[in-house]
Amino acid sequence: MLERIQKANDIKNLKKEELPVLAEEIREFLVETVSKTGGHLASNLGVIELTMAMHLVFQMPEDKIIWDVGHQSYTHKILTGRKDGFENLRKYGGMSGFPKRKESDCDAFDTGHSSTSISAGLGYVRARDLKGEDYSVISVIGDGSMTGGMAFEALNNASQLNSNFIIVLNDNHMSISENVGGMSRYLAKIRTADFYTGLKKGVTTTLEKIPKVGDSLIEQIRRTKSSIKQLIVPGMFFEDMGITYLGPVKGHDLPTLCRVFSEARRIEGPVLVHVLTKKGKGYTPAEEHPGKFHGISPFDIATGEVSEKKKKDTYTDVFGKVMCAEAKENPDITAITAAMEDGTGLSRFHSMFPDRFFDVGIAEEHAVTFAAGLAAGGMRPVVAVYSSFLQRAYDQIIHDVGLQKLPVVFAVDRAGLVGSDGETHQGIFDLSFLSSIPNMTVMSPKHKWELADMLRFALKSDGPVAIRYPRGAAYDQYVEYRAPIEYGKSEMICEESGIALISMGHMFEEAVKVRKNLKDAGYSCTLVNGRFVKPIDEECIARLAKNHKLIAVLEENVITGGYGMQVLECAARKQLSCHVLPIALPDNYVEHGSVEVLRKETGIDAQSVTEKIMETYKELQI
Ligand SMILES: Cc1ncc(C[n+]2csc(CCOP(=O)(O)OP(=O)(O)O)c2C)c(N)n1
Ligand SMILES: CC(=O)[C@@H](O)[C@H](O)COP(=O)(O)O
Ligand SMILES: [Mg+2]
Repeated sequence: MLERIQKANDIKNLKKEELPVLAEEIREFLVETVSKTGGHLASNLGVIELTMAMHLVFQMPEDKIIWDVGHQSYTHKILTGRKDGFENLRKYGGMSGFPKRKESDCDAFDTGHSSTSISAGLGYVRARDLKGEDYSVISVIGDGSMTGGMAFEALNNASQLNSNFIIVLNDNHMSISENVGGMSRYLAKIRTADFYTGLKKGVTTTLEKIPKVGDSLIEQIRRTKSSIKQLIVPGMFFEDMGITYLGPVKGHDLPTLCRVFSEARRIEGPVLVHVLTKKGKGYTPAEEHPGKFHGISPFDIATGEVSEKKKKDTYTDVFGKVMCAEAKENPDITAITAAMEDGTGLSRFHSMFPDRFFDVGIAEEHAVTFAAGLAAGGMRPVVAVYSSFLQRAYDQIIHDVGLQKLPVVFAVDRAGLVGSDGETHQGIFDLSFLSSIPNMTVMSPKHKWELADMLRFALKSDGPVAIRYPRGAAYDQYVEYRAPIEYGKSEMICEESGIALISMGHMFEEAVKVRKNLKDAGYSCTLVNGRFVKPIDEECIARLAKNHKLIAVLEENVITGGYGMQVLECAARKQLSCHVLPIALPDNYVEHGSVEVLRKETGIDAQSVTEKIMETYKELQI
């Protein structure tokens, strides 16, 4: 069947009885390909029938499907003629793991971060109506993503609509880990089919028993689905907001899904279709461990074991360990995550200090202001968050933390290039956006021991501190270079003259290679570990300017507003007679691919950096 899907809408040519076969073939195909490339498997296995149903009922690309997060769009990609792209899924130049408008006209909106789909969908609806056009808009949002503030803001706004807008709530009872909070509990209540049917039966049976109420009322209640639900589900959140609620619908039952979607598109106004799916459906290891298979590296299909075992501690591991050690000593330390407990290394902290661990759901904005409140109340909150997701909470950092100089620690994980997740997830803006905030201290460690030292330093600070570190294995060389952390001070690694190279954070590993290349080519080279982006070590820069012609600054952040630009500004302001060469990522989004390839492509790998430095230095000699 898969071979018959060459382009969008081809699915409509399949016979009814061929559709379950197609679903199984897609399932096998996804397990097979993701086992080789890695990717977001569990969520995708859960939405195969749901996606097929939408493609059967709606017309692509005229109708618009907007995927929340977009990590579950693999079947959509297959059904829109992109099956061959899976060979190079998430590889440089290959197909993205997320929807991309530039990849297909069937991808209506680019995503990667959560809880945006209802807002974007509503925008489409308003545009459609204003232009007098006629197409369906379907936003597909998971139960985890429904915990995000934007989703609620958009629902609130959507409730005013008079025209059709379909919101599909894909409820698999999971975020990456266990979903949390009141909305999750509420959905669980609606979800329990037994509860629903049981009570429905219970209500009618009870009514039947009441004399004089008679059959007509029972019949009326039977017919008025929403009234029954009003009786059964207290509050009926969506209906009360003015959003028609359809469901719960069995999410792996294709005919039912098609029927419900056909009904949903006839409703005038916003309608929420509550679909119950199973994360990892059809592949036992993923069904049993949906968290592990949420985003997975290449694995063995028979055992479900990841092919390449981790050999070294990651920065995330180091952070998690130090957090536990410090929290044992200091009862004020609290940890906050926005639905990324495992990814940020807080699982052990959670089990050791359950009262001091807070998973707030996918709600970075709230996480930051919540931390500000904790700090104001005398606690030592640590917000562990991926760099790109922290972008969400910019005003909260400025308005709620920075302004009051509250001692909140930001453990900014996945900083720099993250690799295969691509544009939406690269953590390449944090040095720029954090270091422009007054009262903020921003640092980045060169190796695993320095991360531990920085975290301990931050936990004693009297104001907000951000420590940024990357995804993956922590650098474990240069162990003897561990000068105590001094506020605003860089660390001299080796001092020579002529060329000075200041590296920021994990780019130290690359800087060591650059220095070796330069030395091999006959140049002398001073190497400095920058440590603090804010406050910048002006004294060190001034000292370097005295006996170096060139100061090269290396960082894995966009050039605009980054560390190098700040060194340049310092040199200009102090009128230092030295050339500053910032080497950073271009003022652009960086697509998916391995970090190694991306560094080469963007010119921040050791070889390109060496060449840039030699070229500039030669020019300065003339
Ligand atoms: C702003 C933001 N924070 C965190 C994430 C990381 N993240 C990706 S998917 C996900 C869970 C989403 O759960 P749900 O919407 O229920 O989808 P499911 O994976 O269950 O299909 C999280 C936390 C993100 N993509 N965006
Ligand atoms: C879709 C999403 O946002 C997450 O699943 C993300 O891909 C996790 O990234 P890590 O693999 O770096 O934890
Ligand atoms: Mg979910």
